[in-house]
Amino acid sequence: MSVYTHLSQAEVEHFISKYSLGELVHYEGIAAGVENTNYFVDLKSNGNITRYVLTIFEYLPHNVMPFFVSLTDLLADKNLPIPKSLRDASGQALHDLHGKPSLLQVCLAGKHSPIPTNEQCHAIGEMLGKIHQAVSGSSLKQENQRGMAWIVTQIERLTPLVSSNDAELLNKQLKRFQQFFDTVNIPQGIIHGDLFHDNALFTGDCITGIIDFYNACYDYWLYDIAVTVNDWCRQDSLVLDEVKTISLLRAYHDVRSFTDEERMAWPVILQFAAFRFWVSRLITFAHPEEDSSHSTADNAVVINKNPDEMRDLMLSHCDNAHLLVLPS
Ligand SMILES: Nc1ncnc2c1ncn2[C@@H]1O[C@H](COP(=O)(O)OP(=O)(O)O)[C@@H](O)[C@H]1O
Ligand SMILES: N[C@@H](CCOP(=O)(O)O)C(=O)O
Repeated sequence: MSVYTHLSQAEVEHFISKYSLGELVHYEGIAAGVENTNYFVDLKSNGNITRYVLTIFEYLPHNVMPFFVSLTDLLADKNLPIPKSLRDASGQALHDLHGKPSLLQVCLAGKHSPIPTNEQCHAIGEMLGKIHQAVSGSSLKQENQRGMAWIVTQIERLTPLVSSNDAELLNKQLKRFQQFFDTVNIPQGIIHGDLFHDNALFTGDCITGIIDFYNACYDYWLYDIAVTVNDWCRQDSLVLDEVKTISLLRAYHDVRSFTDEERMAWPVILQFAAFRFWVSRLITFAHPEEDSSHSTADNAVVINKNPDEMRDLMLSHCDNAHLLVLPS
């Protein structure tokens, strides 16, 4: 469970009073999630109870928040199942709780799929294509906060803290990827950036929600696809499931066709996507102070994900590069 900032009933009541959506009947911390604090908040209005999600952003600064609000608004306005941020009586979406940015969103229906099916992989491939298309041409701008510059800094910090084998591998792979990105020429746009299967909600095989856009930024579309494939289509920690991978990629390709340059880049982008999450997961283990807002919170309960899984996936992609092919 990840709840870092604990709210009293009085604090929740004060927060929701700005919205005129009804009176508080229940609130509870949400067990899932990694970085932010989320609460389900049930409000009663005209005899009906409606569920909302209150999010407190534990590390994102206030100044980047308007981008995320505009992005989710834009996608929701295109009829994609993305939660809009609710406005209070004065039209404000963004608020402050315990000095941190916070938002109230509608609670979307559906559940997380513990192990995505072939059909769900197809559905997420199609959805990702639609998300990329929906935002293409918009004037929204956001740098990748976890792009190459961030990776370089983190690897410098991690090098003395991890095993010598991991340190050597981190630095060797970093050089390879830096050289690769110096010359790559593939399409870019706004990406989700963290479309793991715990960021989608389903009813059966139908997607009812895509959440957690807080890694969204301007970057390579193919990188977004690789992050998604690496999580949704894994057979075990090392190998991609061929049927799931093809289902996801074909569905995406039907919405936006891959370019020849993307075909060439695919094996390395898959490796890089695993590498990026290896780095961020290592930080959680090696640099607890990185999560300073979390560790100082009373009764903080935190989910950590296994970094070795991402390292091993990257190495497996390096060994099997010839098998990693985009559909034509
Ligand atoms: N709009 C929403 N509708 C329904 N459930 C939501 C919504 N937003 C968040 N959740 C629930 O809260 C959990 C944590 O949200 P998430 O944004 O993934 O947190 P974190 O940023 O900490 O990873 C999700 O797994 C989901 O169960
Ligand atoms: N989905 C990620 C967690 C979020 O990534 P982060 O870089 O924003 O910490 C994972 O499974 O590692």
